[in-house]
Amino acid sequence: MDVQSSQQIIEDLTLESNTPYLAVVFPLDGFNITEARILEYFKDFRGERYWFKSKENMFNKIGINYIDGFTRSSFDSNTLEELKTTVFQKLQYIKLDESLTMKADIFGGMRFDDKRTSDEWMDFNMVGFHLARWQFDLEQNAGIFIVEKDELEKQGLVEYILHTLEGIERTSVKVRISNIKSEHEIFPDEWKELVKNTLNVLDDEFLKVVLSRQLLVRMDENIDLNFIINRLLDEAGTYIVYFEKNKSVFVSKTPEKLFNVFDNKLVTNAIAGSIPRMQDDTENDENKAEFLKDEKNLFEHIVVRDSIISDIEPYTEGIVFNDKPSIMENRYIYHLYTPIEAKLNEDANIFDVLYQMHPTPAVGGLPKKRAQEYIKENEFYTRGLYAAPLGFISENSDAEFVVALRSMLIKGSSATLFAGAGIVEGSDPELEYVETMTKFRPMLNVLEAL
Ligand SMILES: C=C(O[C@@H]1C=C(C(=O)O)C=C[C@H]1O)C(=O)O
Repeated sequence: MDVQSSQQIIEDLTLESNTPYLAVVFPLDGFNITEARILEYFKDFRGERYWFKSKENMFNKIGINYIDGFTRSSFDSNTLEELKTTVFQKLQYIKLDESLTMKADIFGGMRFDDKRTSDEWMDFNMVGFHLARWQFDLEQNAGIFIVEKDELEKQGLVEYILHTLEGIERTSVKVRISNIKSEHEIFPDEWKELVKNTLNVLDDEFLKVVLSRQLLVRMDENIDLNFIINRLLDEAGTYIVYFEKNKSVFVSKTPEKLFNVFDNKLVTNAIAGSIPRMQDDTENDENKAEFLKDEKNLFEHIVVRDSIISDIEPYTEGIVFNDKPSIMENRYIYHLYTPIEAKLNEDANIFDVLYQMHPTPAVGGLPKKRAQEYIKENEFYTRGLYAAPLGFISENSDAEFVVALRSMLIKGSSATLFAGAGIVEGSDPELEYVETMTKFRPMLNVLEAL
């Protein structure tokens, strides 16, 4: 980035009077910038930082300082679409390098459901999307700085951005290792009892419900967020969601895409049916072969797949998927997996798609509404952002949302971990309990100093 010519571009710019913000798009070429350094450099914005990394290296986004956006106490697609449009209409763009295509994102999502009985989620809105002042995408190697026009000083603007990037580059990230002091399972026996009772409620109509539980982990002192950020990078092949709001941090290393849209192509997937991954590869190969033939798991998988397909039908054309699932391999667990693709209708509202798809029966159940009610009434806590749809929508209409599994809520020195398992006819409460143990693993691994 050449300072003089970039500054000239700014000087030559005519500021539109109908947009309150200027969004300066800048390249990151030549800067040695990492996620940890950006987050550390902007540590004073604690509570207004997010980091969202694709599992397929499609994007790696960091946002700092929530300056605009919208929150709602209930979900209404049309209103949300209007609010989104209004936010993006506030931006006038200027690119410091013509080749840059990056556009601003809003980041956020909605809670799993509207249960309101617990205040542990108080810091997060029912529905909330944030426009960050600083937006970086380390995959696109570019960033955006959004500044209020009435505070804009054109003269030093490029210098200021450069100075910030150099500051980030020079930042040394100190990590204080925290140690786990105690782990406390919340109502494990009661949960197995609930699974047992649920098996009596399931029938030819009420086919499946996903039941989840919590594990409370206390650390020896306030959890150092740099430590968490560092540990999150440890395992490839999952998404990374790191979402700060006020005094809380929600973290997820989910393998599960809800959907994404790039260039009007919608990609989603069914992920349901699980077996643990063992140490021994020969054993794993045998288990995988069995897994692909296992009727309980196949049944569980196919109902999820078909439900997703009927959810996206109204908004898409030409849905494509394979008849037989393959296996998604994670570090601790295998899942049956079917990728699904379609062309998104031009007039489709992305919030409609989101609302229709969530919760997939992989995290809710079937029929969807009945399962959601059952979860709301019978689980021992409020899911909040666990299993919720979180992601970004870009001004160019690209979007990606995940299902926030393998997740935890951090406050001070404690972390609450979440995990669930699909209960269908024939489920064994003890095995489902063990499955949830396996699903706590990714977050326990993040908390454990190695
Ligand atoms: C509910 C969770 O996982 C979901 C349930 C699965 C299952 O029941 O087999 C598999 C993957 C996820 O869709 C969780 O991780 O907490």
